[in-house]
Amino acid sequence: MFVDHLQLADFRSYLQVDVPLGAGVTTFVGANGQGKTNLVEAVEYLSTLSSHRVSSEVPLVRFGAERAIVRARVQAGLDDHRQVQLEVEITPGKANRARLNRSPLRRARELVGVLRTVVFSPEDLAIVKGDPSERRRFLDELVVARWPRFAGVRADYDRVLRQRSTLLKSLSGRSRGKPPPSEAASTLDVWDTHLAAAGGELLAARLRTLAELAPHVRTAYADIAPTNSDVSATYKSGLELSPELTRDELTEVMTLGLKERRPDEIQRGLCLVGPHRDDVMLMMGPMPAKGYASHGESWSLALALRLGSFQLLRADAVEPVLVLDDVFAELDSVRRERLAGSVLSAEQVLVTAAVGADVPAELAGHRYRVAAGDVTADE
Ligand SMILES: Nc1ncnc2c1ncn2[C@@H]1O[C@H](COP(=O)(O)OP(=O)(O)OP(=O)(O)O)[C@@H](O)[C@H]1O
Repeated sequence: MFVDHLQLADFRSYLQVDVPLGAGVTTFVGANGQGKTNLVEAVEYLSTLSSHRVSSEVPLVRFGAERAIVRARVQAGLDDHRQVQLEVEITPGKANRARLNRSPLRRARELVGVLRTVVFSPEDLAIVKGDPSERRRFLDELVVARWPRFAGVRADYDRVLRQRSTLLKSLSGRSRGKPPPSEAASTLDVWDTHLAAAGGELLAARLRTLAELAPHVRTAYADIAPTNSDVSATYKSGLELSPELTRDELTEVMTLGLKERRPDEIQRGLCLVGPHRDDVMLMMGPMPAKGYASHGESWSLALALRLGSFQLLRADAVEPVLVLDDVFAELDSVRRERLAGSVLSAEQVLVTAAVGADVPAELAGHRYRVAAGDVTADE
């Protein structure tokens, strides 16, 4: 699929902009702070109703304006001429309003997944260098990109986790090593059942996705990086898990884990068992990437995680739009050339760069110059 037209009103730094796009590579070139990332962020927002840069909607709306509108026309494929029109109206503090083919949707979230994107951005370095929560989020976002209903499973899990954690916290103050009163114990039993059910489902999706993603990441890394290219990604949990376990078996493992750790949990007032405690171990050869990999290696590994995700979605028969935000400046010339070669087969690639010469010639495609709120074709 590819976006063939993007229109923004009061989005980020743009008062109004209209950008015709096409299949293949489009590069946005301009000095720092001119609005290149804002353009690709708009595409990402239409696809996921979220941005990799902010968790609140406020900064997405042009400073001083009340609401932003992002609109795009999307073509189903190179040989498939079906089109869809997507539109979202962002008003901070209010629910988003969305339209599909000009008809209002009951809930904006029905728009999620109509346009598929995989976005690499400098913030992705945190997947390699940051806390486990960054890697969990990366994996969960990929799970949702594959199976959108998991957005609901994840939300259920988080809700039960919050309620169970509140109960544990209140019990920890009173416990002094004693078991909880029977009423609290049976409430905990109920939360355990719900947590283990949603947790088992989430674990099954994460384990399957990571097992299927890992070979794509290995290949993507080897394609970009000519040396030290033996990378791996495995799931790390306090529970004994394996990708062969079914969802019900994982729920069972989690139920047992919760039972075993309950006294500990009550004493510490914390929920110590479940997918919210897990991590993804990223290794380069025998060493963990976090703490050992160089800046360039970490950058390449973060990129390989996104390119691997792109290939995994393609293997699921989805052709996402690939966004490479500010990627080339950080790579050496060999890695730039190799990256260019590995993304050429994508149906649409949107690239941003502060310096046009950083983008290898084979990614020439269409070029736009971005300066002070204007996006003009580079002849
Ligand atoms: N809500 C907003 N209202 C007005 N301007 C905004 C808003 N949010 C961001 N900006 C402006 O947009 C500009 C940043 O745009 P963007 O992140 O797209 O830059 P860029 O061209 O990708 O730059 P770089 O090369 O530095 O990454 C900044 O000047 C910022 O002040």
